[in-house]
Amino acid sequence: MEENIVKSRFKRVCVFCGSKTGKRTCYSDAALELGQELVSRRLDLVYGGGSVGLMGLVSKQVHGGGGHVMGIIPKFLMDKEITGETVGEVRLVADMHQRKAEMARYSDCFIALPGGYGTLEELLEVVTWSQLGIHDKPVGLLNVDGYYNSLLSFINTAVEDGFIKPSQHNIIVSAPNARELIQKLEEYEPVHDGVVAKAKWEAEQAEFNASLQTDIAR
Ligand SMILES: C/C(=C\CNc1ncnc2c1ncn2[C@@H]1O[C@H](COP(=O)(O)O)[C@@H](O)[C@H]1O)CO
Repeated sequence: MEENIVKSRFKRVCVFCGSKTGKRTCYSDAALELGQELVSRRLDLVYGGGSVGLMGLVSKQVHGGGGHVMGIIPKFLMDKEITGETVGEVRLVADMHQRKAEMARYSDCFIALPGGYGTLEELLEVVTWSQLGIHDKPVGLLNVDGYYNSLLSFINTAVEDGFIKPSQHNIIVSAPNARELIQKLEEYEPVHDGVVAKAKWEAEQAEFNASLQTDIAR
């Protein structure tokens, strides 16, 4: 029998989400629904490793549905007491900075579920990198039951008051459910007015690293 697989421009989706489940069941439901949507679209998951909170729900859902799961976790968070038992492939990294860089490198797009400081920090970093033209991968916000309304309204104010360019207002794509959000991410067209082009950034990085090596050798 032929399966009904939706074709996608993505292969791996990076999900940022709470290390807690939150107080309302709608958050857990949304995490499971997102996991299921990834499975039905044959999309692999990249995330912060660990099985606590929404991270655990989405990773187990994808893993249980036969999708590939890659958890990227800093060595200091490997303590099972803190992160729980991780499913799928685990990549150990040195620190939080390397973790975010690897999560971004491996993925074709990003989705943030509800979460706290950690989720917000991860989301805003990939948004900033998009604004600078370091990557042009779509960034989605799963606005479960209006959880992120205040963030979206802050962004509107920042645009109105001249802190965010109107052309970069729509870097964050948002939707109330996983299916709608992934559909919007599939249709996303990147803004190309970054102040630092990706190639230029990478060339500068390579030059900087080479000069560091020379300094160390002296
Ligand atoms: C401190 C506690 C649990 C920490 N366990 C974590 N394990 C793996 N990854 C984590 C953990 N905590 C944060 N992260 C990363 O940040 C995001 C979630 O942070 P938030 O503050 O909960 O929103 C997540 O995407 C991870 O990459 C016990 O509470």
